[in-house]
Amino acid sequence: MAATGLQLFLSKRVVTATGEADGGVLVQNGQIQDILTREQANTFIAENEDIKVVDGGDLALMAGVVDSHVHVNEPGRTAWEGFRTATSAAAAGGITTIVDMPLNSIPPTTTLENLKVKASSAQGNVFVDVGFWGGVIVDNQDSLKDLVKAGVVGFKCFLCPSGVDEFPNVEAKDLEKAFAALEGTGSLLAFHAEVQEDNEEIEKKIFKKDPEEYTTYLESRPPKMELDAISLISSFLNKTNVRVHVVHVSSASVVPLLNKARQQRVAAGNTAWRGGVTAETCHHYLSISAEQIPRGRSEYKCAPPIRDLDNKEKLWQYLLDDKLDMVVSDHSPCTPELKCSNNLEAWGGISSVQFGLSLFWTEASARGLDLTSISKYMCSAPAQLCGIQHRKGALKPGLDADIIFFDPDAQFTVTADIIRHKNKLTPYIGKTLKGVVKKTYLRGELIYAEGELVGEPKGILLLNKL
Ligand SMILES: NC(=O)NC(NC(N)=O)C(=O)[O-]
Ligand SMILES: [Zn+2]
Ligand SMILES: [Zn+2]
Repeated sequence: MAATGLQLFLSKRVVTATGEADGGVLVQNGQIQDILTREQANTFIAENEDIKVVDGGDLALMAGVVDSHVHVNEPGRTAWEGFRTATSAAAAGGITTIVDMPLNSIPPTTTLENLKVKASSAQGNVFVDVGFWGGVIVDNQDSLKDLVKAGVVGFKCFLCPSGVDEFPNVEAKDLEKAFAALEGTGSLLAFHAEVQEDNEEIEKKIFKKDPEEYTTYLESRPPKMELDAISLISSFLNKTNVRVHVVHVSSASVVPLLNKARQQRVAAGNTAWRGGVTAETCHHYLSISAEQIPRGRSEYKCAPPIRDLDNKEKLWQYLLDDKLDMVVSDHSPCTPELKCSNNLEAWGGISSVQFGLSLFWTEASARGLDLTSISKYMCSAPAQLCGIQHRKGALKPGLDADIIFFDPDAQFTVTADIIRHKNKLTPYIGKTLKGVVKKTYLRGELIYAEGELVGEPKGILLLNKL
């Protein structure tokens, strides 16, 4: 479904890959036809009386955000999150595509049958478009090609326990099989890049420390876990051409290793985007530092953990230097009971999907970034990662007219009553953020305006015919 007829979206600040300009986005049947200057737009209006004009004035006109890391958890753990709630939060946050992670739902997305189960619970219940990750677990290598054919954007695996029994982590021998199955498919393997080698050592370190103190949890997951994981991943790169992606980079120490791996791959002739070695970081690593986390507040708990201020500043620097590719939410909610005050026992995962754009803009604008950069990190790069860049992630002719009007100067405070995801626990309650999403359009149709969702769910599933 898409808006029919001709539409022209006007703004003094149309944000494209080349910068901001006064002009318009011409849309037909839900697709972007052209990007016009103001003069061209005026001429077009004069010559086409029937055109529907939507004038945003001073509001920035941007591509909808693509959040490639969202745990929806339905079916199976629908009390944690569901398709309606997650995608309505997304729409309110200016996100027009989410990509669902393969775990926490039951069943996990590790076989074609399981993908069908997930897709049928999503169908008709999504306010924005939804893509899907498949999962690589122990011994599911024979399912991977079917999942690729069905249209999953790629696969996620864990190198340490995932937190849920039905999604066991893999080891080197499993990775051999998974890479072999994916070779030549064009798909990618994304890693939860933490390896836990010496549990006893860590337990000794945190033994008798206060489990409610955030620092106790932080000590239990040192940067070495991320470094060891990157070494393991790197050891495969000269044996495979499969694209690899590191999700939720927390420790800045891994970024130089990733860059070296990328350079080696490019030198070896890998022509994939970024040499097929990419990495994301998340809003929480760029917005919060460990020093700020109050005792007993496990809504800040995630894995890998939020680290200290010095690490946060380094992540920003790497992002500005184009050494990290994109910024996503890793929205991974649960019910409030699972977020107990014991930081070692609480569920690891932060809820933030609705606020990603404003969280990033709040920090990024203070560091001198413009909306074109925001769009790169939050729209075009995640779309490219997921292989949907021909449909999503930019204001460009031929792409879906997934569009937002954004007021970059307005502010709002996060309160429970505006949160649309199912469980309202988030570290951002009470925080004032810069940048307000005024309107969200999906394929040219208005789906969210000024605090309200508009109409029934109009999202589609980004899958091939199942
Ligand atoms: N089982 C999870 O949802 N895990 C997630 N949890 C986090 N990041 O704390 C993740 O992406 O690893
Ligand atoms: Zn993870
Ligand atoms: Zn995640």
